[in-house]
Amino acid sequence: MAVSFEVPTIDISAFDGDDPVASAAVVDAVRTACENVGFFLLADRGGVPEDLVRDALAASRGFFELPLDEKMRVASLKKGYIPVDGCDNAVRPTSLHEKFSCSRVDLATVDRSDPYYDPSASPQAELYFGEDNRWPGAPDGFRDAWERYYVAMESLTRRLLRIFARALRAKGGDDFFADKCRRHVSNLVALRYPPLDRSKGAAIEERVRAHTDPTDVTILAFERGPEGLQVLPDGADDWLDVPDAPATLLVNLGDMLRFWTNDAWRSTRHRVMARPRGARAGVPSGVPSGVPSGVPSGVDDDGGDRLSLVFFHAPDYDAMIDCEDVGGAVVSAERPRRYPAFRSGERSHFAQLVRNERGLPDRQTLREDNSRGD
Ligand SMILES: O=C(O)CCC(=O)C(=O)O
Ligand SMILES: [Fe+2]
Repeated sequence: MAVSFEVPTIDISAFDGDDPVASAAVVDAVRTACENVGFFLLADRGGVPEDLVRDALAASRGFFELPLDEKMRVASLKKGYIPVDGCDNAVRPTSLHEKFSCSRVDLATVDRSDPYYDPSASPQAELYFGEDNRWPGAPDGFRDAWERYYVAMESLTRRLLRIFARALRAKGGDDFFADKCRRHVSNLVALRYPPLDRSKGAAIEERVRAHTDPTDVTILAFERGPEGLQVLPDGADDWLDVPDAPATLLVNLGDMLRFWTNDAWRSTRHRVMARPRGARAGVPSGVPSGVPSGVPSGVDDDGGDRLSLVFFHAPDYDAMIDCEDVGGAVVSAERPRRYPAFRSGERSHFAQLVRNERGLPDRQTLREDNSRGD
């Protein structure tokens, strides 16, 4: 079968329906996307109501429009606000975006005497649960919109993980992955990229450098569209634009699923490219050496104000990620194990905060050759 490097749009609504043929077709389409591109769009937002997405994006926009000193009241490296130039990040140049994030929204209801959730019980618990979410007082309804969206992302992810398990005929059945995510440590992150400043003379900016995500699965929503988001599937000749399709959410696999599936599935490199309005005339002849080329002219990359809402899903931090547990679809005599088993928390986002403190490099930094960012 010829490999297609398009980012497909998949309607997953039939997965849980009565029609086994339609359900199997969903599973096949997802499997193909995960094997080839590691990215797919969800028709009809995967069933997430439009108003939830709209409200969460509007709340994020409203927050970013507040004066800086008001935003700084909820500043935090882990949960809360990070201003432009507020931190180091090897993937997203911090001079090009501001960020607000939260983690689990149900921590008021969990059993804090469970060592998993008890910050005094282990460095890992401290890392994930030592801080509460910080909610801004404005705009009105911010917290409600974010919490509803977070919960919708949790249930969409559970559904995707069930589709993934079936697509891989995982040994534990449909709940194989979901079982290791019952106490997940996922982050919801709003990223606002201010308009590019042409006076600084940049021809093309990488708003997000080429990287793979540390997650099992990531789900993105955009205020306007993917605006310069590109993917480079293994084996493809050039970067592909993520298509601008209305009423969708974008799903991509991260490194965790790649390791879990013993490389049967992709954690595909992606980046966000933009050039300041009006700079296109100078490209390609005006491209300074060393600046990545290959931004297709069709992409809406005008360097305008861009906002994305990204759900970085990560399994329980103590879950063992072992490809051999998945079964014969990923490890077999013909396909020997490539990775040792590891605990999820060793490779998740927050682990980088600890790495920073110890002066260790950011795992997400990719070298210019085609090596992976492990
Ligand atoms: O903002 C976006 O559209 C993509 C961001 C991204 O890929 C990331 O933060 O991992
Ligand atoms: Fe990413």
